[in-house]
Amino acid sequence: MGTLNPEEWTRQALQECADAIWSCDTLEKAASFVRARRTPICLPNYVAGELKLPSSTSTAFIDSHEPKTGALLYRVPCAQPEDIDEAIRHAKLAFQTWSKTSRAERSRHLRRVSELLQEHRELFAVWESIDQGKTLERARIEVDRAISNFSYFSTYILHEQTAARVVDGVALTYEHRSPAGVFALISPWNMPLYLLTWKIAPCMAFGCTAVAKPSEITSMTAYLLGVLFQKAGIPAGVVNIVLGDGQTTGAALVASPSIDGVSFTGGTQTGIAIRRSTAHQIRKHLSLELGGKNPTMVFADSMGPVTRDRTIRIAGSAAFENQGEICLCGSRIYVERSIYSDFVRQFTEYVREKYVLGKTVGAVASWQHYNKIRGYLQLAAEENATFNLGSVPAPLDKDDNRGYWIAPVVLTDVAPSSRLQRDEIFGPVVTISPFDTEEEAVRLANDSEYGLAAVLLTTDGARMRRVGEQVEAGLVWVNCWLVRELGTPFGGMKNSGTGREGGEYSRDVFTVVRTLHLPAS
Ligand SMILES: NC(=O)c1ccc[n+]([C@@H]2O[C@H](COP(=O)([O-])OP(=O)(O)OC[C@H]3O[C@@H](n4cnc5c(N)ncnc54)[C@H](O)[C@@H]3O)[C@@H](O)[C@H]2O)c1
Ligand SMILES: O=C/C=C/C=C(\O)C(=O)O
Repeated sequence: MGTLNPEEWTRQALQECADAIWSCDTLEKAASFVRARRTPICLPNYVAGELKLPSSTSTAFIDSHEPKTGALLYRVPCAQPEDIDEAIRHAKLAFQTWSKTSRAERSRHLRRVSELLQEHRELFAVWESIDQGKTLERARIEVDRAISNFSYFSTYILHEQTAARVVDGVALTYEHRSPAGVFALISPWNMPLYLLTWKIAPCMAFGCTAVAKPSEITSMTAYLLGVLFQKAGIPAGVVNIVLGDGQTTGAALVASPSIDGVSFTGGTQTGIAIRRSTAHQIRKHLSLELGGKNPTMVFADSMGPVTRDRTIRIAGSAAFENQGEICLCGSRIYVERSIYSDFVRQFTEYVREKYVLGKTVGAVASWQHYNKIRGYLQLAAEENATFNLGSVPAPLDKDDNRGYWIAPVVLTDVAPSSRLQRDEIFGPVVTISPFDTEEEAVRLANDSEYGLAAVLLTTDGARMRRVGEQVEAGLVWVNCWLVRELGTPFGGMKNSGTGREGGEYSRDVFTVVRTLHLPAS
């Protein structure tokens, strides 16, 4: 952390910087823009429709580095309590109008955002890839999903209907929903734009207003989204975006008594802190999407000649997509013993060929995260796990400009009690263990504090349901992974979270309901 001199960053300088970033729609242009700058980019907040730095002259900032090179990419000034109050004040003011704006009008605004994102798809993908470390190809997939988040909720609200019921001929009852108020929307660094827009789009659609806070590690596309909202003519104050860390900015935001609800995606410990700090505010809506340590269960029948390639491909992508930095990644693979050694061999070969560092595998998100993953791999070596693929990465100085690269690691011979099997590593590391019976597979899969997702690989239809219905996971994918339909409930069991989002489940997060009873006669 350092401190920021706001005099360097006049309104004009902020606008010029925004224009320059906006013109970089290839990796090459973005890289040469960043390298040519004498002073690092400084990302402002987006409040009441304006790009704005925190007000205090002593504002601390955080340096955000480019994962693929380790170089300084930009500075994030941490929004202070007075900046947060100002953002909340504008969100409250905007709520008075936005909550009464017709659904058709709100829908048009969301559609405009999705169209503009489509138009600037490459720009967002380029900066997401630079900022997060993910491959450009992966970033494009995630921008497409961000576009769908807006287009899905823009039409959802047009088709929503409320049913009325007559109860025993005595009363006519119906549910009346109204927007719940001003929300804090807080997101992590692994899929920055995709996850933030998964919150912003329904929040706007259901008539709420927001103060959003992306991760301090990956704030670039959230900042660009603010610029896009300006261009889209979204009314000032409907969405405000404040930047900063969790301790200063995030904690003050969620605890504010003027915030009516929190939709949070991030780690379980942070979820606990948010619950604790809001425990006395019963009325505050809380939706918590937290960590995972997800099992992939491979039954012998799925490794027959027809389905074998599919099985390996799904287990591989579930483990290594986005460097394993997806909360839904299957990082514990359990394999029926009769095919165990075949699976380990074929899976390892597949991963070696398909997941190539710098091509299909990006850099991990930060120096701190590199060290966290490295620590787990040192533990694997100490515990005499077998490295079928990969190794303990070299130590890396903070100032080193090699970037945060960790090649995929496939481990076997890891005890179920090992922290390698229990903790969320959130990197390109998978463990493979054998099981003998279906019951044992279910027991091992459920032997975790988490319950977010599970993958089941089998050709036996009865087993799909039998095992699928016993696995303690909010999302179970059978012979597929990360298939998403945005109306289905998304969320986890156990320490993976509370509440569900998606379609009508998001409506429940962002609205309050009253049931009206009218006499039938
Ligand atoms: N369930 C899901 O849908 C889902 C999706 C993606 C990531 N995740 C989880 O997110 C974690 C990785 O992300 P991370 O390291 O950025 O998580 P994190 O919990 O450290 O941070 C997430 C966000 O919360 C903010 N924050 C931190 N402390 C806070 C506090 N006390 N009050 C308010 N905000 C605070 C951070 O600044 C960041 O914006 C993993 O555990 C992963 O599984 C879950
Ligand atoms: O890393 C976590 C991924 C979460 C995905 C979603 O929230 C989603 O697909 O809507």
